Amino acid sequence: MRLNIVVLPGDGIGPEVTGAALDILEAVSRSEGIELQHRDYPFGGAAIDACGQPLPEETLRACLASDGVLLGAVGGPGYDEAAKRGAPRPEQGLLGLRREMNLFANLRPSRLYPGLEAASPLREEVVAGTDILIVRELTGGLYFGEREEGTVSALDRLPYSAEEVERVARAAVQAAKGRSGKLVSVDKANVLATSRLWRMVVDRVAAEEGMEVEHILVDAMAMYLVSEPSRFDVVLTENLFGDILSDQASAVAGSVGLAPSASLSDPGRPGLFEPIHGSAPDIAGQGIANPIGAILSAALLLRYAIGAETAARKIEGAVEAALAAGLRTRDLGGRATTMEATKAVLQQL
Ligand SMILES: NC(=O)C1=CN([C@@H]2O[C@H](COP(=O)(O)OP(=O)(O)OC[C@H]3O[C@@H](n4cnc5c(N)ncnc54)[C@H](O)[C@@H]3O)[C@@H](O)[C@H]2O)C=CC1
Ligand SMILES: CC(C)CC(=O)C(=O)O
Ligand SMILES: [Mg+2]
Repeated sequence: MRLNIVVLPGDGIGPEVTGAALDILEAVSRSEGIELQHRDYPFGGAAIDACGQPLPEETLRACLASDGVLLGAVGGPGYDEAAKRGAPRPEQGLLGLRREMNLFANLRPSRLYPGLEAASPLREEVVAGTDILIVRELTGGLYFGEREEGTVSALDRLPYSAEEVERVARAAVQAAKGRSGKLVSVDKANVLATSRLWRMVVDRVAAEEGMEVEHILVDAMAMYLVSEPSRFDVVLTENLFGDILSDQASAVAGSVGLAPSASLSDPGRPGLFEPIHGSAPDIAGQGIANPIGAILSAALLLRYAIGAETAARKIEGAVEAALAAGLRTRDLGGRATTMEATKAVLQQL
């Protein structure tokens, strides 16, 4: 089996965690007979530094021609400052890439790993059994609507079409069929017109697919995620709500540094795989970032890009075993460095 991937290390801790994920990917590929080819391309702030734009044409072409893309993270305070003077933002590159690759379904799992109860801010009896998959719509809504910057007034539009809701709803139903079959859809239908459209389409898709769906308003969902997280399985929601709730779910399960994601398009088209965290400028360059979110993203890449289920499970099993054996980076209350964490996972492989 061949696997040709593009690596976008990006900014801040991005290169640190993609380096770790590649070490693991190379080790598993060797043992599973996968012929791995990978090449780095400039992206985000690093690409702005190199050539003035966050998503260079060559990077986009390589991503579209690959089997899958492994991304670290983009952004940082220096780029935020430069943007005030009219420079492009690294985050525009990420949004552009998601749009160009048509990555409408973003899967963001957060599971409490055995032994990590103490890393959660919640009491053990509340967090026990938490295993949530957030399915976030990724190419519509507020992040892609018309924008007007301003110092007196500003505008961000939140457009959604029925077609955009339908395709991500079908992805969520598919995901729920492969899990416990419990689907929750989160919106703000008591206020937003787009949420009323969202609810109508999700109800139609669920009825067609013979699946029950429970609707929860996003403010209440934020509460339930910390009061009773273990009652949720698959949670379908729109772009902004999914961005926020997935960071919250990751912290409930121990740390944002643990959470991977798969951003998927139509069958046959390449996906993008990245930890859900950002570039973490506060710890960048210190070698202490938790690489597990990136490592688990590499497992998702193997699963969704080439159907290498055994290899994906090997990585997931090795992460679980390393955590059970006591691996703790600083975000989990320990002292392990990025390199030590990577070695601990390699050892379990
Ligand atoms: N997909 C992407 O590329 C994303 C990029 N960003 C960008 O990242 C920059 C920083 O954003 P923040 O809001 O600070 O979010 P962040 O996720 O980078 O950091 C939030 C907190 O979590 C910690 N953290 C994050 N990842 C960690 C890891 N792997 N190990 C240990 N601790 C970790 C950080 O140290 C920080 O305290 C911004 O420029 C933002 O736009 C933010 C989110 C996603
Ligand atoms: C950096 C943004 C474009 C999005 C974000 O925070 C995310 O996708 O998690
Ligand atoms: Mg985010």
